[in-house]
Amino acid sequence: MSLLQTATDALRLDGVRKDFGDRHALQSLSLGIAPGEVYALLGPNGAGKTTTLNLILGFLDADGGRIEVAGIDVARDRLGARARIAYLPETVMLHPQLDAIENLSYFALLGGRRIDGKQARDLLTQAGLQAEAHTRRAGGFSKGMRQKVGLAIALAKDAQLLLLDEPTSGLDASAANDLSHGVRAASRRGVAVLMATHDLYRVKDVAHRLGILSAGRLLTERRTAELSASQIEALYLQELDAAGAVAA
Ligand SMILES: Nc1ncnc2c1ncn2[C@@H]1O[C@H](COP(=O)(O)OP(=O)(O)OP(=O)(O)O)[C@@H](O)[C@H]1O
Repeated sequence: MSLLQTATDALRLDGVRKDFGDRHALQSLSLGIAPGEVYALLGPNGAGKTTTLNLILGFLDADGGRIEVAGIDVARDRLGARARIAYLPETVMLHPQLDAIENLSYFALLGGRRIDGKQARDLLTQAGLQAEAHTRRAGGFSKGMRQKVGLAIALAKDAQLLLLDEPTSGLDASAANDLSHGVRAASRRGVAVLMATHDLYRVKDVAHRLGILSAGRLLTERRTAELSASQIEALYLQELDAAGAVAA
């Protein structure tokens, strides 16, 4: 282990395999994410990004390899691992009759945490939701507003690992920018973030590192500080081309 590595990564995958029948969805995937690090997992449709998230969450069982969340082996203690994870799905479902604060308080309570009005407002603000929307019914919310409440719900859990599945898909530039701020705020609090995304443009802004996945294999990993946004796009296209995959 290098001196720069932390003793316990927030997430570690070692040689993880997953097959669906004779389709190899993941082939020996290994990666690690340190506390406070934001990692963007890029890849075309069918690359294995959602499968990776489902394995980490314990919704699927791996056919080989090992997954650890904050040092907990997911295969041995699925619920213990899941308790340390906050998950923001691509589509956030909220109670349409409840306002943003009530939704947040309700879902936080379901997750075992009671939060008061001030904490709810602070979390919603951190997640980028404007104050005037805090007391509006969620039934009228745009996708971007629902994503922000979803991020606040995830932050309320005080987890060590935040998983995001296509967090900016279908969001306009301003909503995507707000969400990126929320993710960076979580990272500054020491939360590790794994973000599956097609949004190459955001990666430079949000992530410290990126990995390019294609047909269940990690083709390359890079630090985003070493690359410009256009170099990230060029790298992505070049790696997929070399692997014989189609960019999406
Ligand atoms: N439940 C399943 N049964 C059979 N095959 C599956 C199942 N889930 C995923 N796959 C296959 O596994 C591979 C990886 O799919 P996955 O959904 O993880 O990709 P992805 O990178 O998330 O794609 P997208 O960007 O389209 O969401 C694909 O070939 C997919 O068809």
